[in-house]
Amino acid sequence: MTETETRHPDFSHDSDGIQAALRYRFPKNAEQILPLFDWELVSLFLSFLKEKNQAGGFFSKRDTNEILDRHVLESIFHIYKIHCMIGSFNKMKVGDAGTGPGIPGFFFRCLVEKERPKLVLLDSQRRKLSHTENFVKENKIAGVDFLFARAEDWKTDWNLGVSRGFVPYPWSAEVLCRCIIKEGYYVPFIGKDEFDAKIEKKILTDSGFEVEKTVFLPELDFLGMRHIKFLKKVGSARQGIPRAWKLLEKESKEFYGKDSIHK
Ligand SMILES: C[S@@+](CC[C@H](N)C(=O)[O-])C[C@H]1O[C@@H](n2cnc3c(N)ncnc32)[C@H](O)[C@@H]1O
Repeated sequence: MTETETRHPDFSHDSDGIQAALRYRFPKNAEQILPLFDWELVSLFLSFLKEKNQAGGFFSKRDTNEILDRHVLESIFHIYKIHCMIGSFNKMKVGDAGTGPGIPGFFFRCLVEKERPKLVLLDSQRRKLSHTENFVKENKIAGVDFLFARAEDWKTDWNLGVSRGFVPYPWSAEVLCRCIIKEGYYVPFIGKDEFDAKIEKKILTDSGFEVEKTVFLPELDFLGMRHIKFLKKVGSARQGIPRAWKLLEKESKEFYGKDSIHK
C-alpha cells in the first residue's frame, strides 16, 4: 500500500466499525491491540473530532475523510507500540506537548482503566484544545488535565512525554527537557528518519537525553513513513537549556528549510 492509496472499505465510526477498521489495517496486531482500549470512548472522541473539526480548525480539508486512519488508528498504533516497550502506563503521568485537539494524547485516556495513566494535554494555544476541554467536561471524563502554556516555559514531572507535529525533532527534545523526570522517556512521533547525527547528538546530550531505541513502524506505511524514538532522560539539562524559542526556531528552519512541513 502507498501514501496515495485512497480506495479501501468504508467503516462506520461506531465502536464496532472502528474495531473492524483496526483489524483491516493491522491484521497481525489487532488481537493484541483490541483489549487495550475502550472503543466506545474512542468512537465518542472521533465523533467530537468530526463535529468540531471546522470550528476548531483541527485538520486540513484533505484529511476530513481520513480522520479515522490518519489520526485515530495512527495514534492508537503508536500507543500500542510504546506499550509493547514500556508496559502499563497505569502508574505514570503522561504528557502530550503541542496536542492541538488532543492528538495523540487523548488516546491514552481511551486505554482501559488498568493501563491508563494520569494525562496532561499541553498546548500554547486555546483554539483547538479548548474544544477538547469542553468535550471532557460535558462528558464528565475524569483523569485529564489541560495546560495552556509553552512547553519550554514549563518544568514538570512527566514519566512519559509524547508529541506529534510539534516543534521539529530533535529541537522538540530540548523544548521538552524540563518536563520529563530522570529515568522517564520522551517518545516523539516522527515521519522520515532524516536527522543530522551530529546535531541530534549535541541537542540530546545538552538536554539530558539518550536514544535508547528507534522503532520503525512499517505497519503505518499506508500513511507514509513513521517511526518513534525512545529517548531516556539520563541526566539534567545543561544550564541555559532549553534555549529561547527564537534561537531554536532559527536553527530548525535552517536545517529543514523554511517551507518544510515536519510531521
Ligand atoms: C501542527 S499542530 C499538531 C497538533 C496535534 N499534535 C496533531 O498531531 O494533530 C502543532 C501544535 O503545537 C502547538 N505548539 C507549538 N509550539 C508549542 C510550544 N512551544 N509549546 C506548546 N505548544 C506548542 C501549536 O499551538 C499547535 O496546536
